[in-house]
Amino acid sequence: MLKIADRTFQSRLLLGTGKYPSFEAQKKAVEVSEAEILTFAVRRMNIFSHEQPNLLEQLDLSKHTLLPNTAGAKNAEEAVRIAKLAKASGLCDMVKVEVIGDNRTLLPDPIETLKASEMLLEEGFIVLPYTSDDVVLARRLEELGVHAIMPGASPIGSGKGIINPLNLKFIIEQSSIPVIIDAGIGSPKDAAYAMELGADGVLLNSAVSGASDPVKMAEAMKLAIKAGRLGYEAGRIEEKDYAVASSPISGMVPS
Ligand SMILES: CC(=O)[C@@H](O)[C@H](O)COP(=O)(O)O
Repeated sequence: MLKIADRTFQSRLLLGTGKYPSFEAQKKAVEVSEAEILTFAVRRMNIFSHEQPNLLEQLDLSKHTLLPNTAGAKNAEEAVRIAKLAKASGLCDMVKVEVIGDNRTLLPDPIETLKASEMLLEEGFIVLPYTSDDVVLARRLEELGVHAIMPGASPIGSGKGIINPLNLKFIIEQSSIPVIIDAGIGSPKDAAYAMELGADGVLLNSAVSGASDPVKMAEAMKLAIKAGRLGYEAGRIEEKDYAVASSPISGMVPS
């Protein structure tokens, strides 16, 4: 079970809603994924204009918690404005803080992310910041009072998977709030790896929406996250440099 603030979720997969080939594919992928938390970019969503098509209308919202994100914000003030807009629409009081500091890599701006998180906490939001895999920043955000921390595996949409497992491990070890690995997941093995490292959840979008078969990939990600979590809970064997026979040697009948 994933617990964020006072809310609990059965699914540890958080799914993005952008760039699906069609509303139909998106709807089916969301269903098959069993993801309860769905994130969407407030600035790219038509939440106030009822005449325009809105992909949220395609979904059964009673089954989901919406996690608006502040994608497009370049500083803390913009992020807060976007979050307030989402709250005013009555969608949710939970927000994914996303303040991009570099257009080419889409890496988050650590200083503005920290500032935005502080401002949003003061406004009473449930705050989930998307951050780099910086261990100290993760600690500073937790000290501030954020409700979960979402370090990136690699740049958004890159599909490169986990490029710094050691930093993610350090963040997971030091955190007493949920750690959700966000962005850069390319394939089910990356999602399983994140969970095996001890993450509480994985947020992904492009790997599913950009797959040749998004519905099949949504299912694969669901299973990978479950498998990774089970593996983590089961406790893997220690890695060794040399072979250790897997059949017992003592008590063998001499040949
Ligand atoms: C949808 C969303 O929030 C993205 O900004 C997120 O970080 C996912 O990244 P990927 O598309 O790389 O999975």
